[in-house]
Amino acid sequence: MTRTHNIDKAPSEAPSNTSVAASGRDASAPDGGTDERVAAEQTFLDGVYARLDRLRRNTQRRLASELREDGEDNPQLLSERESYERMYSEDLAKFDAAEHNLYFGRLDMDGGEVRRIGRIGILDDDEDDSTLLLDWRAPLSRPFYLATPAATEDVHRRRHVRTRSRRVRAVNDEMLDGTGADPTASGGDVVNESALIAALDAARTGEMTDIVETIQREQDVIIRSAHRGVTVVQGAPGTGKTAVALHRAAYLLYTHRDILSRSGVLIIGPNDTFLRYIGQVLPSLGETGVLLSTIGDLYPGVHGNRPEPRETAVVKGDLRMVDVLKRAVRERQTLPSTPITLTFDGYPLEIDRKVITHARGRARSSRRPHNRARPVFLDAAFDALAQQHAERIGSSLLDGSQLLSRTDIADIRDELAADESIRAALEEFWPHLTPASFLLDLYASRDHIDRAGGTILDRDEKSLLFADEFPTDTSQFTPADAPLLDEVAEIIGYDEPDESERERDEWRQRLSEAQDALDILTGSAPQDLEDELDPEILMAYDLIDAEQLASRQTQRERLTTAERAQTDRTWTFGHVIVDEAQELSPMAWRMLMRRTPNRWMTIIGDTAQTSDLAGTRDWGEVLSPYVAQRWRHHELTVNYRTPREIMDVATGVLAEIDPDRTPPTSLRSSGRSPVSVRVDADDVVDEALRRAHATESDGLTAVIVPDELYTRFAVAVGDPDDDRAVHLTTVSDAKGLEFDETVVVEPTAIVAQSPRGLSDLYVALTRATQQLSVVYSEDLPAAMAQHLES
Ligand SMILES: Nc1ncnc2c1ncn2[C@@H]1O[C@H](COP(=O)(O)OP(=O)(O)OP(=O)(O)O)[C@@H](O)[C@H]1O
Repeated sequence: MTRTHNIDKAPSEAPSNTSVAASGRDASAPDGGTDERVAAEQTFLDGVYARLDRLRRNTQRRLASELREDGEDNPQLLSERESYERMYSEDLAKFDAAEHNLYFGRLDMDGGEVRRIGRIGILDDDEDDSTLLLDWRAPLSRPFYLATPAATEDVHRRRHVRTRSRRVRAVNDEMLDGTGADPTASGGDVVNESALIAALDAARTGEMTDIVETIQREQDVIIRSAHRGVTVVQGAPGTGKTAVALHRAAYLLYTHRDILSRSGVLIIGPNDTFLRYIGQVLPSLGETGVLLSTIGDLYPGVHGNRPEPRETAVVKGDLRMVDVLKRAVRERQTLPSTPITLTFDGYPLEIDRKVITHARGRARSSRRPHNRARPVFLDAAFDALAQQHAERIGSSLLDGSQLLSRTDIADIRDELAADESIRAALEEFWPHLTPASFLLDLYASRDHIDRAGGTILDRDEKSLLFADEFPTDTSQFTPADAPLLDEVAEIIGYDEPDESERERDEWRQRLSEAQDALDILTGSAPQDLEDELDPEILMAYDLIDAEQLASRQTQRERLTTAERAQTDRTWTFGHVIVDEAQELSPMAWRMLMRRTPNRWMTIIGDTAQTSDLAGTRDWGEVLSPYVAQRWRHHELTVNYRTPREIMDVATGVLAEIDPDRTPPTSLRSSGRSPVSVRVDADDVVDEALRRAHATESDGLTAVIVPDELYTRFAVAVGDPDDDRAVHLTTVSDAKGLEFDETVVVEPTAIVAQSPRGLSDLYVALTRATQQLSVVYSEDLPAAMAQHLES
C-alpha cells in the first residue's frame, strides 16, 4: 500500500525558472529613501520568515506522524517510512541552516521583474505557488554574481540586503543601468565591493564561513561549470580556492541532486584541522550529505594520521610501490623447504614442492587476486594429493596401473578437502591475507622488504621503509599508508565478493573504453575553458555518466550516502573534490581515481605551495596517467585574504620558487606594513609569544614555527585552552587556514626544514588577513628580507 502525502513545496522543489511574485517596482524604490527601503525589505523579510516557520512546523508535524506510524512487519511500509523520515529530517536541517541570512540579494530586471535571492529557494503557499525566494544556485540567480555595468545581464539594479536575527540592518544598491549609484543608499556603500570588503575585513573565528553573498565572477564560473570531466583550479594563496570548492559541491548537489544524493560527493582535505576549519560551510548551506576526508582516513577503519619522516612518505607515495607490493604478495605464496608428511587414511601423505608448485602455478595462472585465487590453489593441491594417495593405495602390483576408478579418486579428493589438518597445512603456502596485517608484517621484516623491494628500491629506500618506528598496529598507520592499504586490498582482492567481481570488471572495461574514446575525440590538446562541448564528447561522457554509477550503488540500511561511502572501500563517488591537491602523492592519486571511475572531479591547489616531497609541481604530470590531456584548467587571480603589504613580502619568495609565476592581485590593503624583529636565538620563543599577545585585532593570532621549534613553543604556550587567542602551529598544519594576525618564526629554519622549504615559507607568509610579524635570530632569506621593515 502506498500512502499519499500532501507535501508543502519544500525548498528543493522550488522551480529554478519560475518568474518571481513581486510585480513591477516594489515598495523600496530608489527614490524612496533609506528608511523606506529598509522598511520595505523588512516587510518582505517578515513574510519570508513566516513562510519558513510554516514550512518548518508542517515538516515537524509530518516527521512526528511518521515516527508514530506502525509498520515494522511490513518491509515496504518500513522502507517508505524510512525514506520519508530521512527526507523530513533533511528538510528540517535545511530550514535551520537557512535561518541565518536567509535573504541577502535582490535583482531588479530591466523589464520590471524583481528577483529575490536567498540561501534556499522558497515557494509561497498562495494559489500560484509563486516564488518568494530563489536559491542562490538557481540559474535565475546567476546575474546577481555576474552582472557588471559593462555586461548588465538585463539587471538594472542589484541590491545587497544585510540582515541579522531576522532584522534588516542595511540595504546597499548598485545601479547597473548607467543612472549612477543611489545617493540615499543605506549603510553608505554603493558598490558590490562593499559587501565583499566587509566580509574580508571581518575578524576570523577559526571556522570558515560561506561566501554566497559575495561570490565573484571568476569564482562563479568555476562553481557552476558544467564540465563533466576533470577541472583543475590553480590559484595563489587566498584566491578563494577552498571557498570555490565548497560552493561547487553545494551547487552540484543542487543541480544534480538525484544522481549525487545516491552516489555521493567526496571532499579531500590535507589534515584534520583543515577539515574542522571548513566543516561548517556545507551544513550552513543546507548540505550535509558530503563526505569530508583526508587521504589518511579514506581507507575504511584506518585513521592514518601518525607523522613520519618526509623521505619515508616519498618512498611510500611512489608508484614503484605497486610493484613492490605485488612482489610482496607473491612472496607470501611460498613453497615447502622440506616435505611435510601427514597421515591420511592410515597412509603417509606428503605435501612437497611438486604438489605446491603445481597448485601455485594453477592459482597464479588464474590471474585472480591473491585471496580469490586461493580456492584455485586449494583445488589444485587437493587434486594432486588425491592423485598421490591413489598411486600409493591403488596402483597394481603387477604393472603399476591405476586400479581405482575416477569416481574413487574424486571421493578421495573430497575426503582430503574435508580434512582440517590437511587444509590448514596447505593454507600455510597460500594464506588468506588482510591488507592491514599484511602491511604490518611487511614493515616488520627487513627480509620481506629486501625481497619485495628487489632492485626496484635502493638500499636507502628499503631502510626508510624498515625504520625504527614502523607501525606495529593499525592505530599507527600514517597518511601515506592508506593508499598502500588500498593497493594491497586490490592486489589480494580483499572485500570484493566473488559474485560482484564480474560485474565490476565489465563496468571497469566500459569505463576504460569510454575513456579511450574520449582520448581519441579530444586529442592531446588541453581543452580551452571556453570551448563549446563537442556533442561527440558529450556522448562519450554519457557512457560514464554519474547516474550509471549511482545506479550501481545499493540502497541499504538507514545509513546516509556519506556514511555508506565511508565504510565501503569499493564505493565510487559521483563527484570528487580534492583541496590542496598539489600535496597528493602518485599513490594517493591512484587510490582516489579508483573512487572516481567517471573522472568527474574538481581539483584545487597551488603548485607553488607544494611542500610534501611526494606532491606535485605539475598538474599534467599527475593527471596524464588517468585522463591524458583531457582536463580543464582555471586560474584564480585575486587574493581575497592577504593584504597588499603582506603579499609584497610573499611575492619575493614566490619569485624564488618560480620566477615565471604571476603573483595574485590583493584586493585590499590593511594599511599595516609587516614588521620583523631580530633577537638572540634564546629569546625567540619569548619574543614571538609576546608579539602574539600584543596583537591589535580581536580575532585569531597564529604563531607559525619551524617543525624543530614546535615542542619548545608548545611547552611555553602551555595548555592551548588557557590561551585561546594564540594558535601555535607548524606550517604543514597551517595549510589552507587563515588568521587575523600571524607571527612567523625563524623563516630561515622553515626554508631549511625541507627541499621544498621555500614553499613552506610562502604558505606561512600568506596566512594573515591583517598583520604579519616575523621573529628571527638567523639571517632572513634574501627573497623576503628586502620587503620587511625592522
Ligand atoms: N567571493 C568572496 N567573498 C568573500 N570572501 C571570500 C571570497 N572569496 C574568498 N573569500 C575569503 O578569502 C579567504 C581565502 O579563501 P580560501 O581559503 O578559499 O583561499 P585559498 O585559495 O583556498 O587559499 P590557500 O591556497 O591559502 O588555501 C577566505 O576567508 C574566504 O572566505
